[in-house]
Amino acid sequence: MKSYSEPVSLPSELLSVAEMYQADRLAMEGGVSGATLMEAAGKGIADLIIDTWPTGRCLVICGPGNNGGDGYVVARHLTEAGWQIDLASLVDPEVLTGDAALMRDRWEDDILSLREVMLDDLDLVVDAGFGAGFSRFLESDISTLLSRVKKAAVPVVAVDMPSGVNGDTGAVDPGAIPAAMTVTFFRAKPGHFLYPGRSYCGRLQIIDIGIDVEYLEEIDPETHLNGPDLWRDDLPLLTPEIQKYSRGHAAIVGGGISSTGAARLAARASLRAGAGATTIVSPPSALMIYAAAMEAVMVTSIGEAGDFADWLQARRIGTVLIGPGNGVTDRTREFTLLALESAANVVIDADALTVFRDDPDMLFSLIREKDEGEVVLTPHEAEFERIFSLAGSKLERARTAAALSGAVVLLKGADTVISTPDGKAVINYNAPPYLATAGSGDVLAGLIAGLFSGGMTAFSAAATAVWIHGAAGNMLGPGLISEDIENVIPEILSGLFREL
Ligand SMILES: NC(=O)C1=CN([C@@H]2O[C@H](COP(=O)(O)OP(=O)(O)OC[C@H]3O[C@@H](n4cnc5c(N)ncnc54)[C@H](O)[C@@H]3O)[C@@H](O)[C@H]2O)[C@H](O)CC1
Ligand SMILES: [K+]
Repeated sequence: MKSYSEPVSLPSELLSVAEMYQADRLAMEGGVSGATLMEAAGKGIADLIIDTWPTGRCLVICGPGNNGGDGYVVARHLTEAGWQIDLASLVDPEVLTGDAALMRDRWEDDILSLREVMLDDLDLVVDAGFGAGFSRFLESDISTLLSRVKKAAVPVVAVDMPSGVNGDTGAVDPGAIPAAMTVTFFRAKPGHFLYPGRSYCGRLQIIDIGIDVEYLEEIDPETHLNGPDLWRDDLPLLTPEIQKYSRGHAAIVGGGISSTGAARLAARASLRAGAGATTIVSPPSALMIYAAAMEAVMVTSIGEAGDFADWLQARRIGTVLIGPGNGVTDRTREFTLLALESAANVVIDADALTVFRDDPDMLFSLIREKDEGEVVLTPHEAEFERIFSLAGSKLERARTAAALSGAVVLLKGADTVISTPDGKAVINYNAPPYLATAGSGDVLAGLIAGLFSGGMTAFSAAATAVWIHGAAGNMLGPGLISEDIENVIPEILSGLFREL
């Protein structure tokens, strides 16, 4: 079965284009010349190609900047290894400057213009058109060449980024074509993991070109790839003295009689994830349904908002999850406001987000003013749009939303992004499409509540929950329904604890 997770050995730091240029600069200040880096980049790609494909005929497409410079190096090393190379330049080669011009001069064979390119009998294409420096749009003659390559169905190896994919945002020019393999340098970039860019990269390879890892300390990257290395040490560890209430008591606000499933899924996930106790707060009319359906999960009936506030305090509730199946109602709104005024951590999902569509600022000011406890917002794209309506990449929008609201924002999708208000962000990459099913978001919200309740920070709880959710999706595969997810959580947690 196809797994949607990537090799765990990928380094977690993701560098923005600006941070990558900084790494470049630091390496050069440290005495490694630009030409040495470019030589290592091109040689590394050629070696990967030689390891992956049998010797054959390859077209190398070179652009106007240093990405093109890398292409000249790849072409030279493949020629030395016995490949037959056609090299085409997107621009008059005379316009190249710096290291790229140097590598062009070291290329002793012909340089074709776009019009001269023949695509018959090719075994491979190397796309060294544009990388980190891509901006604006692909001009029509370049798009035409790329579409001919796509039609010829020859595998493409992209240098750094497929031409037309933005390294910071994952935005894709309509003329871009998917690569079989993308080879990037030192560390991956957000655009390799944000859709649609991610689906253009094929297999991502990161190669060492001689930039010292110690520069990462100075760069202090703001974005990481989600994975256990980021939060394994924060997992709630059980000690012999522990008892259920010291593992935290989570409250899941339940919906009315016709929509009780969401809170039930969330409550089970909360217990599985490590809340010592979990109670569903039911409207009086639905109490019998919840009571009949739940075993370890407790149920309480609360009608009035004021009683909810008293109960949160009396039962020393550490974490409240509100929203799943709750309905866009006054009750949902009032209960959310009271949860925010309490000392508890709050996970705000689904209807509890939508209920603030007309006055999101009121929600945000309560979050920012909250004395005790942290807040996680877990919108999908449509819910996000209702309360934030921001432009930009998924990463930028999640960051801005977190800064604006004062909450940890988890913007869901195949490339879920989680950001703290001060801009620390992770991109998740292990979620398979099987998770796009009814109730899956309710389970995710419950997982966050359980981990939060067990003592993790908002950011760690959110990142851990998304990763566990993805791992469960991969384990279960096709046919997954949301009810299945809780059953594989113990196995996933055991794996994580074993690594501690
Ligand atoms: N960072 C490193 O450690 C190393 C990076 N290498 C390679 O260098 C590129 C980045 O090079 P740069 O010259 O900055 O950018 P590009 O080559 O991607 O493109 C810049 C070039 O293209 C022009 N341009 C941009 N967009 C367009 C467009 N839409 N249409 C036409 N022209 C466009 C722009 O004006 C410039 O002239 C990185 O990706 C790596 O591949 C190293 O060699 C190794 C070290
Ligand atoms: K490229």
